[in-house]
Order: sequence, then structure tokens, then C-alpha cells
Amino acid sequence: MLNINSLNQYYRESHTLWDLQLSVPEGGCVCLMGRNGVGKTTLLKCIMGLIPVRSGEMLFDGVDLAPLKSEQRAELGIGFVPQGREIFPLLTVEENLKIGLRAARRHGIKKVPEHIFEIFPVLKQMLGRRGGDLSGGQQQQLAIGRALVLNPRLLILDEPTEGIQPNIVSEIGDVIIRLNKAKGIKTPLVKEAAEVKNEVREAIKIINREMGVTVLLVEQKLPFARKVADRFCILERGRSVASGGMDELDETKVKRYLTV
Ligand SMILES: Nc1ncnc2c1ncn2[C@@H]1O[C@H](COP(=O)(O)OP(=O)(O)OP(=O)(O)O)[C@@H](O)[C@H]1O
Repeated sequence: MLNINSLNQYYRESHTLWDLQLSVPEGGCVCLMGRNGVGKTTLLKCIMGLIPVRSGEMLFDGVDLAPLKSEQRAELGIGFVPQGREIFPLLTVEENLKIGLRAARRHGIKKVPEHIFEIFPVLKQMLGRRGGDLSGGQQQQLAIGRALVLNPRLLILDEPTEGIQPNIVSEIGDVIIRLNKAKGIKTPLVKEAAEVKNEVREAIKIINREMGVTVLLVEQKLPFARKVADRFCILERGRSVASGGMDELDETKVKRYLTV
């Protein structure tokens, strides 16, 4: 579905991606891996047309992406959830989702598709809440939900579990739970970060395996990557140095390219 050949990218004079190869088969879930600063985010930005490339080829279903602006790439069916999520903090969850809808209208999608709320029930519960008041994990779910509004065939995610930590609200929640427990009062459980991470992981699996959306994601955490992806591609200093089925990601490769 997505084929990248001999891609070279520069930040001014700094050669960042070198003759890079990447292949994302239709229906697959490919995890882009590698240590900090090897060029993973840069590659995703090139695919989305957010930064220029110097040479090479990027084909999406055989269509050359090079002459297309980033909105046109989105319209072709590529959804992108950037690092840091970029949701609008002052807009409500509903308004954030409707921003995705603006581009989708051209494709006859007039309403936020109901399946998004089936994957992320929390978004339905919090439609009127401001984006900035959501926890990190909820913001991530909103960002993925917003990308799904356009009904993408390829969903690209940059470190979807980054920054999901037990937030202050849940810490306060824990204190309340403990206090109430001491008094014998039952309190609804406050979700912990690990649980939210699992939710995000399960959602990506549903999007890939049940909805049939092809997925390309950057993920540094090996257990997460192993659970969600079926293929890997490792970058080192801007070059693709290893790729294959997840079962081929052995200890030697992990030690050589991933452990810090
Ligand atoms: N806007 C920029 N201008 C100049 N250099 C940049 C810019 N953005 C990134 N770089 C450099 O390009 C290289 C690749 O960065 P990139 O963010 O793509 O790596 P990464 O693998 O995504 O890292 P991380 O895992 O830390 O997010 C790094 O050396 C980085 O310092």
C-alpha cells in the first residue's frame, strides 16, 4: 500500500534520511523502531508532506505522493496522529472531532461516525469537555478518533503512548479511593496509566484487525510493539537497517539497534 524507495531528506545541510526503504503492506501493522534521533518522526513528516524531501520515491497505492500537499495526502486516505497529538485545548471534544469532519464532508461524511465512539466510549461521555481538560490518555484517544473521522485507509501514529502518565486527577483520585476505603465507602475506580495504554493498544488493534485500516506507527516500547504490530522496520542514523515479520525481531537485533 505504501512503498518508499531511496528516500533522502535534509534539514538545511544536514543529511537526515539516507536512501531509505519502507514497505507497508495493505492490511498490515508496521512498527517503525529505532533509538532517539534516528529519524522516525522525520520519515512520518515526509510521508505526510509536512517537510520537503530531496530525492526518492513515495508511492501510496501506486500514486506518487511527491507533488501532493498534505491535505491532498489526507484526502487520498492517509490519517496522521502526530507526536504531541495537537488537539485544540480550548475546543470541546465534539468541536475537535468536527475539525476532522470539515475535510470529510467532501467525501460525503457529514457526521462523526458512530464507530469512533464504540472504539473510544470515553469520547462520547466527554463530548462537551474541553480538549485541554482531558488526561493525556484521553487526549490520545481524541487525536486518534479525529484522524478516523476521515475514514483513512492508512493510519499513521507517532508514539501513541508517549506522555500517558498517571495524571494529577488520577493521583487525587487514588487519595480519595484510599480515604473512602478507610471509611468503608466504595469509589468508582480511577484508571491508571497502564490501563489507558492498554486501551490505546487495544483500540489500534481493533482499527487494524477489525476495521481493516492499515497502520504505520512509531513505538519505542518493545512489548507494546510486539503486541500490536505484525511487521517492524528499524532505522539507524537515518537508514533502514532491518525489517521483517515481528517474529524475526530477535535479541541480536534488539541489542544492536534498540537497547540504550
Ligand atoms: N526541524 C529540524 N531541524 C533540524 N534538525 C532536525 C529537525 N527536526 C529533527 N532534526 C534532527 O533530525 C534527526 C532526526 O530527528 P527525528 O525527530 O526524526 O528522530 P526520531 O527518531 O523521531 O527521535 P525521537 O525518538 O527522539 O522522537 C535528529 O538528529 C534531530 O535532531
